[in-house]
Amino acid sequence: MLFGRTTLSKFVIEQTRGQHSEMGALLIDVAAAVKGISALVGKGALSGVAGSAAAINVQGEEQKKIDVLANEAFLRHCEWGGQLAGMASEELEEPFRIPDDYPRGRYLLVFDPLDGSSNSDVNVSVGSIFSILARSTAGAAQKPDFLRPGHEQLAAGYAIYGPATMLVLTVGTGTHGFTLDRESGNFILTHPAIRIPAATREFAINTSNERFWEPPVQRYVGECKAGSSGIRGVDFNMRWIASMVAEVHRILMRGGIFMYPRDNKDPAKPGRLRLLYEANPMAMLVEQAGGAASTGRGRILDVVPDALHQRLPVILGSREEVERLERYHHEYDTGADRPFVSPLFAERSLFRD
Ligand SMILES: O=P(O)(O)OC[C@H]1O[C@](O)(COP(=O)(O)O)[C@@H](O)[C@@H]1O
Repeated sequence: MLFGRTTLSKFVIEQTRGQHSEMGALLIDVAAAVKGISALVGKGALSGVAGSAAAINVQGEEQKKIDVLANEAFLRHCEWGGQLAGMASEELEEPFRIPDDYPRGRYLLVFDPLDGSSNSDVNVSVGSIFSILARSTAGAAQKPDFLRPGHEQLAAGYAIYGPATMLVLTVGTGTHGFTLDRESGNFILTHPAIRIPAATREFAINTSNERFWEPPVQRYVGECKAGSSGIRGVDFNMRWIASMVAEVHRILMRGGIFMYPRDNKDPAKPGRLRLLYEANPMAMLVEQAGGAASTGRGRILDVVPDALHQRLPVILGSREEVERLERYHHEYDTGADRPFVSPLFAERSLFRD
């Protein structure tokens, strides 16, 4: 029986009443965009939009038709309501200007319309990520207006299009999960006040990049892989879905640590993930759930952006493990760590002896 349960609309109206009631209206428009994308993604090959759009986006990546449509869904659902001064999308090189025939407001919407879209071809969970900032004036937003540190975000969230579609949201009062009831079309509050356990034995990283990682990350992952035979003394499990939304969702549900670290593959790109569209919203959601989010050398939410599409290393999840990685970076940077020997290799040499 779903009547009487808290819908997303009721939740945001209650949570944003007063100073930020217009943000509540904007969040309801974001939810409408997300429902449209969910319907499209859920059709799979039947949607007729599989494959490439024959275009390259601002990230130099091949754009899929579904990326283009998801981007359109956000723009069209959110441009008209009068709450926004502008939008910035991972798919667009420059900020989107609210058309002159619509009223403008004081909020900024930043989004990645379809993260991990290459997974949609193989029927693996994908998602949309968004965040909201405010500015003091309500004219058309310019690029510098978006370059605010993540701790100024007023709201952040993601939608995950998996077996169920969920919208996970924070407006600065904890992190809360809503499940789409496909029959009524409502998002229903099913996961109030999500908490990430401080300790975990599950890590997520793309280990095919291991040779490119910095030593503190090699040290940490080496120790996890050595498990009960190494200095951690416990066995760890590993996961890699290659879809950040799905990885963060798993961490919010049961703990864990997710890493996309700096590597030396391409010195021009300090990490793969984008500060504004991916790292900041996820960092706010994770912190609001009691977890931590770091570059390895500082809190993600304190990074002051210098470009719209800036990338950075991302380490987030269970607090104790994120703090351990920060300590390993500090020890490495200050020369205080012992010479690094992978515990895996140490183990093997024991066997040789
Ligand atoms: O190819 P890899 O190293 O597995 O990368 C996976 C990562 O790339 C992403 O898919 C982001 O890529 P896009 O922004 O290009 O969709 C993340 O969701 C995920 O964590």
